[in-house]
Amino acid sequence: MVSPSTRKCMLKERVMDLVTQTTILPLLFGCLGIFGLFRVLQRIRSRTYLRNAVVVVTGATSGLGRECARAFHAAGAKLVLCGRNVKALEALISELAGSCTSQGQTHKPYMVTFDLTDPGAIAAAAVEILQCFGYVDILINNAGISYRGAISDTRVDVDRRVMEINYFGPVALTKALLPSMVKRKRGHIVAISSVQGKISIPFRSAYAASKHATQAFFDCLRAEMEQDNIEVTVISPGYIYTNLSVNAVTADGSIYGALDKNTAQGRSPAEVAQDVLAAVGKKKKDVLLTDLLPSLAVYLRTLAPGIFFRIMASRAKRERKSKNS
Ligand SMILES: NC(=O)C1=CN([C@@H]2O[C@H](COP(=O)(O)OP(=O)(O)OC[C@H]3O[C@@H](n4cnc5c(N)ncnc54)[C@H](OP(=O)(O)O)[C@@H]3O)[C@@H](O)[C@H]2O)C=CC1
Ligand SMILES: CCCCCCCCCCCCCCCC(=O)OCC(=O)COP(=O)(O)O
Repeated sequence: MVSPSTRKCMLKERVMDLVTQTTILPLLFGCLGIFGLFRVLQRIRSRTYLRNAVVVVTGATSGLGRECARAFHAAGAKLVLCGRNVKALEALISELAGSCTSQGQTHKPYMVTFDLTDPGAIAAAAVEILQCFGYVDILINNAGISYRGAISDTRVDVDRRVMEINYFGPVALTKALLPSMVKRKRGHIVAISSVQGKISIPFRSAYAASKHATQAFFDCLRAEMEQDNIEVTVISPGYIYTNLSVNAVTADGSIYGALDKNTAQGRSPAEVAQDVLAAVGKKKKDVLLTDLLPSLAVYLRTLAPGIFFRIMASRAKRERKSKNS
């Protein structure tokens, strides 16, 4: 004989089993299925968007730009590679021209050389870039330099040089290529900024200022260009293991020439380039590519600026002390 309380328990268990089998599990699998399908569709859309797209990469001679060139080439993009170093561009082009990919046809890249500090050269380069394939789908403003120095020691022409390469140059190139994008009602502008476009750290004034200006300009551009179907993506990476610190300019205009520990411990440029490829493929608007601490610092700067400023002031004091000792 089964007691009434046991029967009640058994009934409850059967009802629970039924609910799990008929409601929760199918719901769970359904959600997972929809999520999986969404991911697959997103991947297909992203691949289609990048395959055969005409992509211009500035600063393609080294570091992140070179890896972006490799990543977009492998994705089937038609590349126009820019920089000043002709030999490095030629070497990259012959490497890419000789490489094949499992993902389908690849295209031999073109190269256009110019200096971002020369407005005349930028205008001529834009014409040359447009002649390569007749149009541009995606412009990746990647080229840039960094800076190390104290504000009080830094010559104003150094501030201007950093702004010219990191801000005015990309702005001029973007403006020169935009009309053809607007005409086609199709285009995508990417700005490689930095965490330092969102927070300023001591002894990086010119660099952080140029990256804050970049963030602001391209945020405005995004809003203004939406009606013309032009996408704008601002990407803000943390430290990447490249020659950025080696090529950085100092307070008196000389080259810093050293690989910093933070840079050497940074992410590999190939890995970051994959994130850039994914962000562009998904038409992301603003992407922060960094570890937890810098991300928290970005939020701290907005939510508790007083605390952030204190941390930066003590960081400046510490750095000055270690430099003087
Ligand atoms: N490395 C890092 O830790 C981080 C880098 N970034 C950003 O990533 C981008 C790429 O830098 P990264 O790869 O690290 O550094 P690299 O020094 O390796 O590359 C910089 C590129 O910019 C080009 N460049 C420099 N000056 C000029 C100029 N006057 N005219 C035209 N092109 C120029 C260089 O080409 P060439 O010399 O041939 O002209 C080079 O290809 C920069 O915008 C940088 O701010 C952002 C966050 C972190
Ligand atoms: C709630 C707790 C928050 C704690 C916040 C602590 C603040 C920590 C400060 C972190 C600063 C991170 C700076 C990251 C800088 C960076 O990644 O820059 C990328 C670059 O562009 C590198 O250029 P550089 O020339 O400076 O090498």
